[in-house]
Parts: sequence; structure tokens; C-alpha cells
Amino acid sequence: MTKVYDRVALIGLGLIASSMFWAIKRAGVAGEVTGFARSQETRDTARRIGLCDRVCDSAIEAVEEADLVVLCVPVGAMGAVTAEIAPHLKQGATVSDVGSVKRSVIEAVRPQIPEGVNFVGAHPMAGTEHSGPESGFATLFDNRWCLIVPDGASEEATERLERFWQALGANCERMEVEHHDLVCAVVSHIPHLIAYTMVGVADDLSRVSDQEVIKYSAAGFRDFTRIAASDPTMWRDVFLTNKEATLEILGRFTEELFALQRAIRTGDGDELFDYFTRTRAIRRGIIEAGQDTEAPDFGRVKATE
Ligand SMILES: NC(=O)c1ccc[n+]([C@@H]2O[C@H](COP(=O)([O-])OP(=O)(O)OC[C@H]3O[C@@H](n4cnc5c(N)ncnc54)[C@H](O)[C@@H]3O)[C@@H](O)[C@H]2O)c1
Ligand SMILES: O=C(O)C(=O)C[C@]1(C(=O)O)C=C[C@@H](O)C=C1
Repeated sequence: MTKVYDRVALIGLGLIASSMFWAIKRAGVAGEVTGFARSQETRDTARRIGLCDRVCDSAIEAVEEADLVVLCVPVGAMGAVTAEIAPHLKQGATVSDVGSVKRSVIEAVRPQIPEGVNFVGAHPMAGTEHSGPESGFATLFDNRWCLIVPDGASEEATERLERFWQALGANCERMEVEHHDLVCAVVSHIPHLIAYTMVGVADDLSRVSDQEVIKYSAAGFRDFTRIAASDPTMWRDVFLTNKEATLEILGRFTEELFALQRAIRTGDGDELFDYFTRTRAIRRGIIEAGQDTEAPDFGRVKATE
């Protein structure tokens, strides 16, 4: 594999940055990779496990001479991190991010980027419920989408970033900012909110004990609990910064829920059956398109069945 960048700096050494580092090494797509994390404890862990070629004690030191700087911190922290590093960026460098929301990141970051430096947004659609420097792994991005949001960035810088993500295993797709935030509200943000509330309801229901929730959880509820274990800081920031799109989707979700509630109350079996038939087709479409690599073979049914 040929190198795409000589030096890459990763700011914030959690799940995504650590996975990027291992994937960069696997692909040999960069020369030196520097890293910075805010807490001494994270930097110590990174040094102990060999995460990054050089762990720096300041963000400034990490970005000096870097050709690509990737902001891997919670969405709400991107602006403050940029303010710190902006005066120290190399001319011709690209700054990118991995944030789950794009409009707010672009608004917080781009005005601070000096002339001669590019900002190209990116969002790998891959993750787990784990966080921190020890949670990353090289295959996280394999065959996953990485949404690229150039929003006016130079074509050369955008293409180069796409080559980098492709080397990390991802398939890239370009998206407009607003569309990105709406799509992610549908496929990621609101599903997380629903998982959080579902697990919260189970926890609140005094007639069902914690012991029973743990003991009888079958696959459906277990999947909710996995998602509801995701990092609270990351998800707080997602909802605070993608307010408009998440509220729109939440409004639609609530309407559908009320319609199903009425169908249950009135005993409208046809309404329930038709609804569930439609949603099953969506799941089958995802499997047919090869988008669920963890689905067991018996789940690979024809969408037309
Ligand atoms: N976890 C996922 O599933 C996932 C998937 C795609 C994108 N993302 C996005 O990637 C980013 C990072 O998420 P993650 O899952 O790697 O989180 P993480 O919690 O594993 O890591 C975040 C790191 O940022 C550090 N940090 C927080 N505030 C900081 C600050 N002000 N300055 C410097 N460092 C700071 C934390 O200490 C931590 O090391 C977020 O913006 C998130 O929205 C997450
Ligand atoms: O698989 C998971 O645990 C995830 O939540 C990953 C997931 C998602 O919702 O798909 C979470 C947030 C991101 O911004 C992108 C990916």
C-alpha cells in the first residue's frame, strides 16, 4: 500500500482514533502517526499499548508538521480543540473530523482554520458501545461507509482523504451537510434515543425486577441494552448539536407510535400486519445489500419472499 500522508495526527484517543491507528498501521498508509489525549491517564495507556508512534503531551506538539489532523473528540469539543491547534497547523495540511454530526462541527471548526489549510468533514459509519484507547481494533471500518462532507473544500484535499479512508477499509460516499445530519438522525441518532428510553423504561418498571430484566433478556432487548451502553458524553453532544433533525424524526416516530397504539387499542390486526410486513421488507433489503455482515446465514432470505 502506498502512503497517502507522511504524518497524521489523531486528537482524542478513544474508540475511533485507536481503531484508525491500528487500521493505518495495517494499511501502511501513513508515515508517522502522532496522538494527543486530554487526560494523562489516557496518554499513559496509549504509550503502554503502543497506540500511536508518538504520544504527545500537547495538541500543539501533535499537529506540528502533520499533513492530516483528525479531530476524534466528542462533537461538542471540536471547536475548543481547533482553537488550540489552529495557529500551529502546517500550510497545505488537511484538518478532518470523525464527528457524528456535521453542521455544528463545520460551524465550530471552519471559521478557525487558517488560509492555506483545508477542512474536509468525515464520518465513519462504524462503532461499538465501547470507548477509550483500549477499545479500538483494525477491522472496525472494513466494508463500512465513511461519509465525506466536503462542503466546499478543495477537490484535491477531498480525494486524498477518500483514498485514506478507503485504505482503512471503508467505502466513501460524499454528502451535503444538512442531508448528512438528517440521514444520521434516521439511521443512528433516533435509534440510540429509543434504545436509551427502552432500557430506561425497563429500569423504571417496579413490577419487573432488575433480576428478571437481566435473566430473561432475549436478543431483542439485549440489542437495545448494547446500544444504550454507549458513551454518555458522545451522545449528549449528538443530541445537543443535531437538534433540528433529531426533533423532526422524533416527531414522526411519535406519530407512528401513536398510530400503532391506536391499532392495538382498537384491535386493528390488518394495520399491525401491514405495518410489520413493510418493515420486514426493509430489514431484508439491508441483508440482501450485504449491509449486515453479522446476520446469520439463515437470515439471508430473499426480499421478495
Ligand atoms: N463511538 C461510535 O460509535 C462513533 C462512531 C462514529 C463516529 N463517532 C464520533 O467520533 C468521535 C469520538 O468518539 P469515540 O467513540 O472515539 O469516543 P471515545 O469516548 O472513545 O473517545 C473520545 C476521546 O476524546 C477525548 N476528549 C474529550 N474531550 C476532549 C477535549 N476537549 N480535548 C481533547 N480530548 C478530548 C476523550 O478523553 C477520549 O479520549 C465523536 O465525535 C463521535 O461522535 C463515534
Ligand atoms: O454499532 C454501534 O454501536 C454504533 O452505534 C455505531 C454508530 C451507529 O449508530 O451505527 C454510532 C454512531 C456513529 O456516529 C456511527 C455509527
